[in-house]
Amino acid sequence: MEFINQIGWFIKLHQWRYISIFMAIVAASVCSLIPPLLIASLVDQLAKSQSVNLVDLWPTLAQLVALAISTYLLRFFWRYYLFGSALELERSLMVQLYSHCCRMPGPFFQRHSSAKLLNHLNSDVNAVSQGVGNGVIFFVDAFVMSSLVLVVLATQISWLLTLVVLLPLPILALSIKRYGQQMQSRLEQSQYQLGLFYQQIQQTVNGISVIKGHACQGASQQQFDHQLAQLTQANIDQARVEAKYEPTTAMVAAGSFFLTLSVGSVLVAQQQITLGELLAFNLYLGYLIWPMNAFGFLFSTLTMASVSMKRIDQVLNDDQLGYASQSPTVPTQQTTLIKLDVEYFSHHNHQVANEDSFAEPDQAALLFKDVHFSAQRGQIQAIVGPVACGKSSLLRLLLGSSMIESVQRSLHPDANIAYVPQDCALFTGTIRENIALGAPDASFEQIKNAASLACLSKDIDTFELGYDTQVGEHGSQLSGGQKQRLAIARALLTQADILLLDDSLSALDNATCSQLLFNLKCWMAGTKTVILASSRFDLLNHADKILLLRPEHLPLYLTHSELLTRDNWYQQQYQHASATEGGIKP
Ligand SMILES: Nc1ncnc2c1ncn2[C@@H]1O[C@H](COP(=O)(O)OP(=O)(O)OP(=O)(O)O)[C@@H](O)[C@H]1O
Repeated sequence: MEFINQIGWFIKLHQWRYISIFMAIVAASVCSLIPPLLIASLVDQLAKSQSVNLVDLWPTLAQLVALAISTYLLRFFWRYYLFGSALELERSLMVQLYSHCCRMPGPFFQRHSSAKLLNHLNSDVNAVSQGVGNGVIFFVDAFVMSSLVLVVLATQISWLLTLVVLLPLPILALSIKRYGQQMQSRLEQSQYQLGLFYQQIQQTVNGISVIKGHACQGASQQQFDHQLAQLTQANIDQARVEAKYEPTTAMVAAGSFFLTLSVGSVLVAQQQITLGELLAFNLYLGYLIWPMNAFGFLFSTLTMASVSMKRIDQVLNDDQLGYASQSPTVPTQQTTLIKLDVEYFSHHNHQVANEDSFAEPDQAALLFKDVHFSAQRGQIQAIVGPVACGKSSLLRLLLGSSMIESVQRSLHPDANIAYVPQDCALFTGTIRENIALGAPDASFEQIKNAASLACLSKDIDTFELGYDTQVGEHGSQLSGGQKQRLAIARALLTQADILLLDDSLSALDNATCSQLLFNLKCWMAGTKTVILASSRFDLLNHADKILLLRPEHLPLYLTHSELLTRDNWYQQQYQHASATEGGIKP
């Protein structure tokens, strides 16, 4: 019942389809119930007449053939539309989950790892689809078919024998109640363990080079074995409940058979029913075996679907700050593309805010405060500071992936943002596909132009398959600098007004870096802005304005030359970088 509430929106959306499916199943069941009655009357007719006249048999045979054809057509119709709807629900849930994930900020992915999300997209979505596919069949067979059979038995053959059939049914009801809760908790446990198991595999695959480098394959194997043992145990616990429940339904069916055969023989002997009627009764009892088993399947399919739908809903409802409906733009002055005012920011406050309410600033965990940042068209701006001072966090605030009360962000209504994360975020596929990710309609010429602006085209020309070279998982076939430039090319192709680069030039040599900065200025054409988080101080003379973040210091937001005169620490870092790197010429 809980499952029906959970997917009520889908059934409502396709209510006419479900009503037609339901009627077709009922009609098919009725068609399949008539033959035993025809056979019973034929047997009694033959028994009375003592001779077989084939002409008398034809009408009954013709009716049987017509019923068989109708049953076939009706079954085809409802199966086609029922499983079609289940696949549609599957697709709809996948789209909802995927687009929800795409809108969510970083902390969401700390609560839901990618492996667990894949588990939701795969086995949970599949269990829900089974619920609206096979679940409907089991429901109709369990309730509709058994009710129809009982009505025919009671009205056409013997109400007394029909009551006898029903005697063992309370055992079925009691066992459903007893095993129901056990089944639910076992299913939840096994899905939870499956999520952890996927997570374990994903972490191992992603970190395989580190595992080999530290020669800790043994420990990794042990962890895997442990996780697998937990998963197997959870599945065995679930199978144990199923194994206890399913024979109960078979025993109830066998009990009904035994009782009706015993009582039926007495009724024939007392001439209360004919031999043909007892034969028909037995044929109908055969029809009841499957519906009784269907109770068992219905129960486990719906429990599984309900547990999975609950897990999917937990992900879809994890949006307490309203990112899913957030409007990304707030109008501001024409030339200012983006503006950010941060009263205070700490990840701790952010996480608390996600749970229930906005918390007061926690001084110990404070990352930065009093930041007033704004970028105009045609500017390159930089965010610098020592490691872990919060450069990436600030870029993510500019991106809008974190929303806190102490942070005000406004974006030009027509502006859009391209973001190059520190890890480049490359996808398995070719170089061409990775560059075109943000602009799938881009022509090959445009893709080549973006690669050229990102100083990547010469590297690509050296590859045997050129733009069709596979980058491998997370770009494993490319060097660090190639990955960074590929990610930049992808961002440039989107022609976004604001380009956010998170330490995206760290793996480049000075000559390439210099060329790339020159190309970026051409690409900006006085109308776009580039905001660069960097720990390379030798790049900073290219920036129009620099935000300097330092722990326990108020942020400074000045030009390069102003910072050189006003801040000793900045001056030292710049001189050191220029001396060791040789500096990048403006
Ligand atoms: N999602 C998060 N949740 C909690 N803490 C975080 C999160 N992201 C970053 N931090 C913490 O915030 C601090 C600043 O991290 P951030 O990545 O913003 O610094 P950064 O200046 O970009 O560092 P780096 O120069 O090493 O790239 C770090 O101490 C980090 O551990």
